[in-house]
Amino acid sequence: MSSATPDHSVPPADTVLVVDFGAQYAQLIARRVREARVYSEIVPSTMPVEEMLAKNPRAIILSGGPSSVYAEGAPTVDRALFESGVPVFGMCYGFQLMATTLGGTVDDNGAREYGRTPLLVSKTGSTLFEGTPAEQSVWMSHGDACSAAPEGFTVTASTDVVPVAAFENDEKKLYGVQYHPEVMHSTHGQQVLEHFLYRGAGIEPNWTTTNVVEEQVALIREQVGSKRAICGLSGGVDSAVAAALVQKAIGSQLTCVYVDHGLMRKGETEQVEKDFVAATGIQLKVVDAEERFLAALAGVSDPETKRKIIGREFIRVFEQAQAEIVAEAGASGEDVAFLVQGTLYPDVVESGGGTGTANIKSHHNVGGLPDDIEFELIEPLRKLFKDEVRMVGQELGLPEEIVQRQPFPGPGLGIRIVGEVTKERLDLLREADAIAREELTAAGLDRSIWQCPVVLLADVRSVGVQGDGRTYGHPIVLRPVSSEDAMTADWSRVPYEVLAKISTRITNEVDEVNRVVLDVTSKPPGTIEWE
Ligand SMILES: Nc1ncnc2c1ncn2[C@@H]1O[C@H](COP(=O)(O)OP(=O)(O)OP(=O)(O)O)[C@@H](O)[C@H]1O
Ligand SMILES: O=c1[nH]c(=O)c2[nH+]cn([C@@H]3O[C@H](COP(=O)(O)O)[C@@H](O)[C@H]3O)c2[nH]1
Ligand SMILES: NC(=O)CC[C@H](N)C(=O)O
Ligand SMILES: [Mg+2]
Repeated sequence: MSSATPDHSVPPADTVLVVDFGAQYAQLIARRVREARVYSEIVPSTMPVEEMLAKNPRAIILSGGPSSVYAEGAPTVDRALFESGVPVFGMCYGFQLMATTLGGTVDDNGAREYGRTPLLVSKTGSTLFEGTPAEQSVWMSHGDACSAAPEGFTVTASTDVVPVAAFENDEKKLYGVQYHPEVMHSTHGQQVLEHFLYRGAGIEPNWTTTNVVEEQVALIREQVGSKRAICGLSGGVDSAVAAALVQKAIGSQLTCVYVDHGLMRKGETEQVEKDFVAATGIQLKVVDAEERFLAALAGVSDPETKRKIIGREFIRVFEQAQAEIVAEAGASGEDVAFLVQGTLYPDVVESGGGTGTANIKSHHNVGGLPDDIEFELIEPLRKLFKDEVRMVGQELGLPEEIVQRQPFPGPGLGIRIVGEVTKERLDLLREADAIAREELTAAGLDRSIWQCPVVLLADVRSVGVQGDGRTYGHPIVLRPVSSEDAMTADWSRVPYEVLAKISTRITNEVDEVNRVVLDVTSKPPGTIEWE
């Protein structure tokens, strides 16, 4: 058996690479390209140009970044990239890098622009700006500016303070803009990006989630052959879609394993057992592993340690389940060497496994995996964003209740108790969470809210007065957020009446809780979960 993760996501023929210079928005650029129905992948700026070209990209986008192109040690890109014939589009830092690498001038002329800025397009018929207005609103975020374009380039736009805000060299298929076309505040940003892809690079917009289904089904069939696979099924969207995809590929050779680790919300296990099986007809094995997880977590309050423990225990339980399935089927150990997980692109990126990005937190299914894992992983959604996964789910015919469910993290309530995780604390949090969910659902807010973690600050106490007596209890935090893909998020403006009702009910109905607070932090700077 091998622990290698085979690349399940062989890029389709028309791939666009997004080179990440440490941008806040690299994921967003990749998403926007896919919205234009062209497949895209993010690569780190440290990847040698030959390696990028070996992926046969149809086009390359250079992202923004925090550095100054002229600063010592700033990330660069080999000039060969611009001479390779592959169309390139630079945005912000990427634009500045293209300018300096090819002989233009970038410096700090004091012309800072942050936020909404009017862009004056001087060549509205150019490849990028065709059909867009002569004045348009764009989103800027820079301190350096290009004062002279490289030879052979036509300047196509400017702003009040920046003479060269966009340029292009059609002959060499090189394009650049100082602003961020990927953010929605740039009013014609998507159009400009599509012009680059379709007109500049000549790519046909034909990537859809249907391609993903067909490709993955074929790949999984080939990989698994006549062997058996198990799938970690949580009742969440990602594992439901992964399971449906694998089931389509290998049918009854798949058994799903639901781990009840005692960190689930109220009613969750029953729901998976009943509704999920009814909707999909999948073979399901439910493992009660509460004692095991709680014993492993005893005395631990550090978030990363919790995550690593949970990741490890998950795998140990899967191994045990595998052994049982082997025994039941009379098969050999080799025959169930595959573990299917519903890992998504953001899980990978946040675990620092994406593009040399920082490790923000170890998602239990990626950065939290133990080193001695012996399964061969099948992660058909590893390169997809949540909304794309939902589309794949729809295509596979999964019911709306499953496809539109709010996300719930694998480590469950274990990372929503700030402090040590104990059975008593879990029971308390489960009650508070059930009340919050019930009221948000009753208010019809399920679809407008991405998810609403309910967090217990177990190590914090505050004074309260209940029934004329003094209490010294714990606060519960409500963290409702809106998001497109969990990479960025804003706090949801839940109506006051709904919040009031939740607060009253939690403090009345849940013992030891005498305060409810609302988290009004976006991501960044906060993450969605507290740990
Ligand atoms: N209780 C569980 N039992 C078995 N596998 C699980 C469990 N919780 C998580 N997993 C595995 O870990 C993966 C990642 O969890 P994650 O919460 O990101 O996805 P999900 O639960 O499938 O979907 P969602 O993000 O919508 O909650 C799942 O796809 C699944 O394979
Ligand atoms: O399966 C998971 N395993 C994990 O370890 C994990 N950590 C966070 N999340 C979910 O990921 C999204 C982003 O969360 P953060 O902003 O807290 O990083 C949110 O949707 C979180 O609920 C996880 N899901
Ligand atoms: N957002 C960016 O890419 C900024 C580029 C560069 N750091 C500047 O300030 O001009
Ligand atoms: Mg989940």
